Amino acid sequence: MTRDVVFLKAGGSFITFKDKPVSVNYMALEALAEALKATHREVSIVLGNGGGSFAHYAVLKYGSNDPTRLLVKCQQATRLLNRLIVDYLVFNNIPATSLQTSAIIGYGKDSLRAFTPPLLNLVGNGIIPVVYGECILNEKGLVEVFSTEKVFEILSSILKPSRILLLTDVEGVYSCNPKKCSNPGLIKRIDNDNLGAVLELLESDASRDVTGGMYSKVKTMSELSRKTGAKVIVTSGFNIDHVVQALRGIVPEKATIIEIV
Ligand SMILES: Nc1ncnc2c1ncn2[C@@H]1O[C@H](COP(=O)(O)OP(=O)(O)OP(=O)(O)O)[C@@H](O)[C@H]1O
Ligand SMILES: C=C(C)CCOP(=O)(O)O
Repeated sequence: MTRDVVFLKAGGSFITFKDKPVSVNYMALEALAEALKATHREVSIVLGNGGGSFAHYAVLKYGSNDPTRLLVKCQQATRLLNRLIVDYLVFNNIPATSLQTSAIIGYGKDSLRAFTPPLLNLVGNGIIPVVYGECILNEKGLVEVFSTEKVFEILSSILKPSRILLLTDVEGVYSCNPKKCSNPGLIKRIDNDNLGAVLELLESDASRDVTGGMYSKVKTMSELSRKTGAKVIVTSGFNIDHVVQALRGIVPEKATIIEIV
């Protein structure tokens, strides 16, 4: 592959209204389509969408003691949101298509496996595959909830992204929840020197969702950065110029860079 591979997550806080079940933010989809239009011929993009007010609500509602019901309801929710996003992008002439995460990632004997030829063929031909955070059944018949970041982690050993871009509804990782605390400071860089201290700050956020919110995002992405050498950029999806810059490998003015060596 000659072009840079970029993993791009359209987070649920960006593309949905997380406090309103089953609600899509079409202004966010418009911004996402603009950014993709400007860049999809320059870089190879694997898009992932978060579960937002679709899957997170389904897991909370059905995640009790009936794994079959949880699985089908969760996958119904993830499929619906993914389809709405992909249809919107295709309608706006973006060459994107859906890849059901639970059909390309699953448990074999004792280990997670990925079936990646469909993904590689799409990426190799300039088409944007759109995967998503998903409920996955393990060999014991239990449901595991995989965030989009976890899906990226699994795919990164095959596709080796140059950078990973996470779009949320805020401009990066702050010293405290910017929607709740009085004096949030944008943390511009997370590296070996401050990773532990940042995780400590984020751990106490009581509003973490079923895949762990900002704390788990930073934890998973720092491990992935250490493992792959990829630079991770967290920024707001609503700032189209910043998203375009980040897709091109330019660090936007307002963002958090996670780089662990
Ligand atoms: N210290 C913090 N810095 C930045 N955002 C924070 C912080 N603490 C809490 N948040 C909240 O985290 C949210 C983003 O995390 P969230 O897990 O919702 O991301 P997402 O990937 O967009 O969502 P989803 O998991 O649904 O895909 C923001 O809306 C913000 O309010
Ligand atoms: C809730 C489910 C099924 C996965 C959500 O993935 P995420 O929104 O990327 O954390």
